[in-house]
Amino acid sequence: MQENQLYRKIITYLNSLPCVEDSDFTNLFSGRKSNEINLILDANQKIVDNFLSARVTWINEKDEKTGLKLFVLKIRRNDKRRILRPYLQHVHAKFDEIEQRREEVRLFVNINDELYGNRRWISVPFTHPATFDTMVIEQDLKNKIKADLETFLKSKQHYNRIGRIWKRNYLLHGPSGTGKSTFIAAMANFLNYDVYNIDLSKVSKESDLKVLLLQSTSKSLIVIEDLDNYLCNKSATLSLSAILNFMDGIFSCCGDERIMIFTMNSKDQIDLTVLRPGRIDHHIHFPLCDFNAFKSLASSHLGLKDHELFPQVEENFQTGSVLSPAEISEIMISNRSSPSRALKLVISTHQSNSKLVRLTTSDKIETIENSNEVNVAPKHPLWLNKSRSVRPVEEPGESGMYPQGLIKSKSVRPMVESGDSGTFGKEAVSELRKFYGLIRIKSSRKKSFDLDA
Ligand SMILES: Nc1ncnc2c1ncn2[C@@H]1O[C@H](COP(=O)(O)OP(=O)(O)OP(=O)(O)O)[C@@H](O)[C@H]1O
Ligand SMILES: [Mg+2]
Repeated sequence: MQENQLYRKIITYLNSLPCVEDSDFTNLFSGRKSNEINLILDANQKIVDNFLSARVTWINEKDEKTGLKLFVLKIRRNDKRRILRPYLQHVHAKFDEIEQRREEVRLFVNINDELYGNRRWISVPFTHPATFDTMVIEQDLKNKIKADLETFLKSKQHYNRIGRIWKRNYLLHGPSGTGKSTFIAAMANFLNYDVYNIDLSKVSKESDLKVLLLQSTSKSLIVIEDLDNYLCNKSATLSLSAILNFMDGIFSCCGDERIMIFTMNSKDQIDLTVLRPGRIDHHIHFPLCDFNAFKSLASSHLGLKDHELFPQVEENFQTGSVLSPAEISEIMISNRSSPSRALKLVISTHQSNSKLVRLTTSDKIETIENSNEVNVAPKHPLWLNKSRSVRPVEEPGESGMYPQGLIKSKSVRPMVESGDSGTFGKEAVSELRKFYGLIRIKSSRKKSFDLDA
């Protein structure tokens, strides 16, 4: 089930040798930098290496029927005893050196494949430019996370001594658009680790999940995004115990370090066994944007350290955070040619979102132009988290609560479209309309609204 790690080491080693250019066929791939070209040995090619004055030949074979790839190593009988073991040690050492220098990070995703069913990874170069420096999170928190990672990486012996698997599990939780996925990219770039992103909807059996984990390599981040969504989905195929076993990492390969990252929009509804210490070692909360985060975004996106509109923005933020960094950064990117316009849009979007939040958190509608009084939908804890996701897909059940499957809604759309002049965008009005539609459904006293008015 598992890739032979020696195979990977040998192919990496051989591809690094200058003599790869002497083989009859090699594949040419562009590297990470635009002018970089990598030579990768083709199938059925011979390559000759020299070690301690002996000639060593490798043949890269592929079995046509099974698709299995293998290497044949030829060493003269007289040299074999003398060089075989030292030579393989040399390959190991060179591989480690290459890995240390490796700049390329790869992103693996699991796919459904005819040959291997649901247990196959494919990979592409991972070129996400996020770093801890480009992320807007508190400096203290950044430093703590970096220190935590560095300590963990140096702790192999400690984990061995206390009889624990050398792994660390992080939970990133917070509303949509607050930077959880971007943080994973920043972490991969910081550690120079590959990312294995598991799409649980493509995994139908626990055994497939185990195989996927076994096939991943060490020095990688194993990621499951939106775990809350999966766990609360009644049609999910994997059981809770399958997920717990996976999180415990018992089926990991090779005894090397493992870092797993899970993301959730909210952990309110999650079984405590999922979150217990050891299963999740580090909880990191990603909040909506406050004024400090706004200033960092204004500085990185608009080059603004200060502006006459900052006090007004600050005043807005004092009423609470209602915009995600994603929303603010979208506004800033679309309006980077006019910082004043960008700030005005941040202010107007903030105000319109604040109204929506007030609607969702109040039993009575207090504002919105006219003062019609109506009952709003019953409060749901997740509803508050998703206050900007005004789009339930199903009707609430008998109890008046929303079924768990509703938890995830990714409708964080900036309310202003690019190039918009700055007043309340069309999209905001349509969001409000949808929202009102929902209130009407829930309202026991049906009253009519004229939203446009
Ligand atoms: N804290 C942040 N710092 C810098 N950029 C951010 C931050 N949060 C969000 N962004 C920007 O917003 C966009 C969306 O962020 P991201 O996809 O990481 O959010 P998320 O929390 O994973 O959302 P979801 O829960 O919907 O998956 C990205 O382009 C990212 O650059
Ligand atoms: Mg995400």
